Amino acid sequence: MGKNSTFVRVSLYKGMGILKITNLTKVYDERVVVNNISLEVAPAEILAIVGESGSGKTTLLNIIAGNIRPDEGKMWLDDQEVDLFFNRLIRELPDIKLVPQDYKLKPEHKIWENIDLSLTKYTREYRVERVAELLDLCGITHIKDKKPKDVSGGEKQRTAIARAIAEEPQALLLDEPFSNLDSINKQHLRQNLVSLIKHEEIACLFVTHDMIEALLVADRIGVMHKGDLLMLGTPKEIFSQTANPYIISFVQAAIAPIKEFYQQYLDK
Ligand SMILES: Nc1ncnc2c1ncn2[C@@H]1O[C@H](COP(=O)(O)OP(=O)(O)OP(=O)(O)O)[C@@H](O)[C@H]1O
Repeated sequence: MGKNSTFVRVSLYKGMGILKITNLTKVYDERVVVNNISLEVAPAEILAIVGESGSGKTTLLNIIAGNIRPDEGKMWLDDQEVDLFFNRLIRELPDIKLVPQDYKLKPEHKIWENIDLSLTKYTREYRVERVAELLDLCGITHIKDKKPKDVSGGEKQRTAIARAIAEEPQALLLDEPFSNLDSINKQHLRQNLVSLIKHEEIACLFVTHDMIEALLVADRIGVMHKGDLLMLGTPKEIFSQTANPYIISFVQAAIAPIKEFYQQYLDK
């Protein structure tokens, strides 16, 4: 597609892109905030990590993104070991992209420029073509000439996602992707995001404190508590398990408002 020859990749997604981490551990001030975590995310799979505030979700995501140095652990993409931060001089990994909670868009640049900026190492022709493709894929062509301050939260987030997937990463990491959005925007974004991940066959790991959100979007859910990954399973497995009291209480707390709401009608 006119990509600079150094960066041409063939059949990028098909059958590739398994992200695997083993025994990731991070200690701050003698406190273990990420404790020996191992997991895998397959292409086109959405894995949600849920947990209350301070459970270690963002730290885990930032270790995988290469922003935080772990004390222990290994990571692989397609059976190829990826150097974690402590082995690398360059932080960012082209195949694993993080969309941070605050999106970190450049306010002085237009929406299309924010995406284009992540493609500076490619040919001009390829950049024009790829930016147009991404704007279309993420449904933001109509706002391409606006600045971030003039678009909605959902549009900002779609821009951040377009920028993150511009270089065709194999894995996408999302930090609280639906926070700061109203419920209509949330629903649109959920649908868009799920179809994008499935269509592009990206391995997606996202963290949230909201169990219902995880349930609506994820193929599998991992529950974190005080640095530990307590359980990893399908939403059905998580919701039906009876062995772990913490998970039961976390699930109960999440569904309590909905139950309460319906109880009003049942009581009538
Ligand atoms: N740089 C740091 N130095 C010391 N402690 C830290 C540092 N970063 C995070 N922590 C601590 O590690 C723990 C896990 O933090 P983390 O941000 O990963 O949790 P979280 O589950 O993402 O929380 P939230 O949902 O509130 O973002 C917290 O107790 C936090 O205070």
